[in-house]
Amino acid sequence: MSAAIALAQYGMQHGQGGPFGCVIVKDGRIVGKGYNSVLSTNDPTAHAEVMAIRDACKSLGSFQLTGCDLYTSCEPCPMCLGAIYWARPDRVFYACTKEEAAEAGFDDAFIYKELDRAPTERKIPFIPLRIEASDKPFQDWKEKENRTNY
Ligand SMILES: Nc1nc2[nH]cnc2c(=O)[nH]1
Repeated sequence: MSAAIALAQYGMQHGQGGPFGCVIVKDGRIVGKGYNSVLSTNDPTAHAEVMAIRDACKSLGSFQLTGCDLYTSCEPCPMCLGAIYWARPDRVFYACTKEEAAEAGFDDAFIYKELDRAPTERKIPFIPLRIEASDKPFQDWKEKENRTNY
């Protein structure tokens, strides 16, 4: 966890983004690192956890992090929570809570609330727009031979 916090400090002090850091550990070894890089990359998805997941997956040559533990300086936001579930590490350790993040100006409670709303009731409207070919990608995926499920 001290490595995750050091990365949070480093990123913030070097103008990379908000004060968040993350490391991913497998068999006692750090296999991925990240700090929030939203400002330096103009990428709103460049959160510490996403950066660390990408780094770990690249170094392990895998799209899954089974057998890994993720250490983050702060409880993950909803986007990172989703990324973590798709990556499937064994455990997540976090230092600060999302309430402490909110106090520092990183309030994601509104996103958690949006998840409970019907798509069309959200602040950003999510509008169903079906066309004839809507289900073609899923049909083709289901029929695809030798597909890799994840
Ligand atoms: N945990 C976490 N929360 C955030 N909120 C805004 N950016 C971040 C980030 O990189 N990590």
